[in-house]
Amino acid sequence: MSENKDLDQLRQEIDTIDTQIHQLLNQRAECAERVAETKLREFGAENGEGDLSRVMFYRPEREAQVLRKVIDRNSGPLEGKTVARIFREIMSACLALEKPMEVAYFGPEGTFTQAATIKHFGQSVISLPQPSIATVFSQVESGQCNYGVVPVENSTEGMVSHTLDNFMDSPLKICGEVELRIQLHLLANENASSDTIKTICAHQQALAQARNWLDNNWPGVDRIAVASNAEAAKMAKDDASIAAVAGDIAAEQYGLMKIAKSIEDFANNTTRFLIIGNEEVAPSGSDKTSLIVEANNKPGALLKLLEPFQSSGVSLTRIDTRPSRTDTWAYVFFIEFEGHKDDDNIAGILEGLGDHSRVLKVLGSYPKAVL
Ligand SMILES: O=C(O)C(=O)C[C@]1(C(=O)O)C=C[C@@H](O)C=C1
Repeated sequence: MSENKDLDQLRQEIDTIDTQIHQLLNQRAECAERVAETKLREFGAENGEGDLSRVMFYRPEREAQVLRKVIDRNSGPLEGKTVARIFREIMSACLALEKPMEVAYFGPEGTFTQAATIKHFGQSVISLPQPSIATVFSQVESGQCNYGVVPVENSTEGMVSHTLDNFMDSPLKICGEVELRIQLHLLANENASSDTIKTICAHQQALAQARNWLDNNWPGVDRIAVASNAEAAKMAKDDASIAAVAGDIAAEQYGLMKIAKSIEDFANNTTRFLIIGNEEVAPSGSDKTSLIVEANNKPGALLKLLEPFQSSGVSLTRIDTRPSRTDTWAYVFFIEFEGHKDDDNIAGILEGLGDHSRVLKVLGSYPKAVL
């Protein structure tokens, strides 16, 4: 009896707090609506006049700052990242009130790229699957979609060369990054068994990430690389001779059973995705910059390119090469480092790089991933 009384009292307390949170949420949403009006005025686009496409409703640097503040001031018992995820959704809903964002991602539905899109933008975004990485770029370039999300590197398999190649010819800017822990399962429909399964399908990256496990557990079974893991899951849905290597979202989406869980060869298998858009992003206080540079074809050219980073104490976070598509046996370097292109020391390095390279393309400065 007394336990019930305690419970009733605590629930009343929760109801009171919920009412306060609810009021505050709507107060915050009203504030975001006023932010939108201010942004429209700034671009002379109020009352439907002016060029609405130039209004920057989505502000990656501000979102990163808000999420960092949440984590910094958190005193528990909830974990910082847990509270940050809640605030991620609050900002997502507020942004949708300002303007619903349309985000193209490398689809179909159920891919890790869709999961990365939701992790970065929250649930209130309109996410639109695209058949290829190139189409994600073209949808954003043409203004059909506001932003795009593409995979750029995996901790087991390295760079996604197709994404880098698309950057070479694109005017788009990188305006964010998001990392996703990739857990892969072997999936099949409920009529499937080790007797019926004759083929294992997945995107080539997923097959590579689970290569040892597949060699050890399904030797001799054909593996076929298809356009995406979600595509493989779709094939497995109606065919008991096919198993797919894919993640939780695809399993759920296509109602498949997990024959084996977490089959990736490395426990920390993580993929990094980039957010691409038409605008540059202002400094957030903790940023990264990505660029493509083609060194002069002279001995020691790469050393000359990298030396200023070392002497200015700037951390390189990634360096990769791709064949130049204009010259045989010439290479372009994809370089990422800590800092924003508008920081004084970085601006100086970039100026020097221009002198020692044939091509220098700054792909963008953007906030380091928070979640
Ligand atoms: O500060 C802004 O510019 C806002 O539009 C507000 C807000 C938010 O809800 O905090 C919403 C969307 C932006 O991407 C960043 C932040």
